[in-house]
Amino acid sequence: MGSGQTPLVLASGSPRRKALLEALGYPLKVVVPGVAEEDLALPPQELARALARRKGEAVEGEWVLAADTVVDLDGEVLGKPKDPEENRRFLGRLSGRAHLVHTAFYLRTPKGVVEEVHTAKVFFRPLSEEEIAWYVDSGEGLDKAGGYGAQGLGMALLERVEGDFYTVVGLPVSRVFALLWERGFRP
Ligand SMILES: Cc1cn([C@H]2C[C@H](O)[C@@H](COP(=O)(O)OP(=O)(O)OP(=O)(O)O)O2)c(=O)[nH]c1=O
Repeated sequence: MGSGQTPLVLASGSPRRKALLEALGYPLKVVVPGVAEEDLALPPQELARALARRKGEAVEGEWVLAADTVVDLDGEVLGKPKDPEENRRFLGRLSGRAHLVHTAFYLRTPKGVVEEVHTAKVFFRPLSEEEIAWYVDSGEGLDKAGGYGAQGLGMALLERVEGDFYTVVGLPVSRVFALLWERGFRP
């Protein structure tokens, strides 16, 4: 069918998701969904799924993509830190150990809706107080789930990632690309 000029509507205010999809060459229209994110008491994976769906269902369009990223430390959700002090505490807890990052997406196409949750495991190396202070002072972690960005200065904090790196950054791009491709939406 070919996408022609039809844009992919990105139901997300995340600059990371936008940059990833633009890098692939999709015609994009960003519509930031005004949905509440904090009022669901669900296990981490289900929370990600429910929030991605909420965002996607809040936005009109033929081709719509929404996503949500949740950092899961032993079943506890670490959201976006509300201030530098909370960012410092989050990083102290992530230091020297592994956690999970779940990214759910909701993809609506003319052939129907696909919803998936992808999970990657992130290993932080042991961090000193000074290193944590350096990172928090950068401000980079404040708008990010768990309080860090693996694609930015946060790369200095990680030992390794098991699974898809882009799931950590906020969108399992290769999987989304494959789904769009098979449904005829191509960059
Ligand atoms: C763990 C991690 C998260 N993040 C980001 C991705 C997401 O933007 C954010 C998680 O919050 P989300 O609620 O998933 O997304 P958002 O609030 O940025 O945008 P919207 O709700 O409009 O879709 O954290 C990184 O950029 N790098 C990382 O390594």
